[in-house]
Amino acid sequence: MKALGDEITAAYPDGELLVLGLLKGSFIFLSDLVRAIHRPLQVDFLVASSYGDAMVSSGMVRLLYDPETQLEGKHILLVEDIVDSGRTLQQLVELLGERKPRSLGICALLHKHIASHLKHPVRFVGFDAPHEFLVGYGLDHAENFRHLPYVASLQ
Ligand SMILES: O=P(O)(O)OC[C@H]1O[C@H](OP(=O)(O)OP(=O)(O)O)[C@H](O)[C@@H]1O
Ligand code: HPA
Ligand SMILES: [Mg+2]
Repeated sequence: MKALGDEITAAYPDGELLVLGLLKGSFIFLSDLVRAIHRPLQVDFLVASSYGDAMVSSGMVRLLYDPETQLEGKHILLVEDIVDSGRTLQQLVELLGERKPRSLGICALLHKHIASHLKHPVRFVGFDAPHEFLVGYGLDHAENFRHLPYVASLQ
């Protein structure tokens, strides 16, 4: 976490930084990550869901909470727990891009590298992940296992 925090700190030498956590999955990662970033920042959240109880994406990303914080002119760092099919990111990047941020960066704890066609690359990655369904440290299966203090595979 220190290395990722230092990388992010160095990447944003000036301007306002808004760290936007994508719930629910990012809640534990985000709380560790912001404590490893050593520059002023604000925190807000988006709530989106596409998996429900399944292990494959429904393809429909539902936005359940949209932040009221002004995004225009700020560096936005969107924080994801995991990038899998890339659909969630693709849809959110389009939506957030319309709000004229100064920059839009993506940070993910885990990246499965399935989505080779991602229009917006993930700039900050914690770990490359296997092509298995992972749970723990915020990640769920049917809302269970989020509390585990480690990441585990259900395969
Ligand atoms: O790259 P993708 O295939 O789009 O998958 C990644 C997204 O799917 C999961 O969210 P989910 O819909 O399970 O909601 P949750 O965060 O509330 O668990 C995960 O937290 C990511 O946000
Ligand atoms: O591997 C996963 N685990 C939990 N949630 C997910 N959402 C996309 N991929 C995953
Ligand atoms: Mg989920």
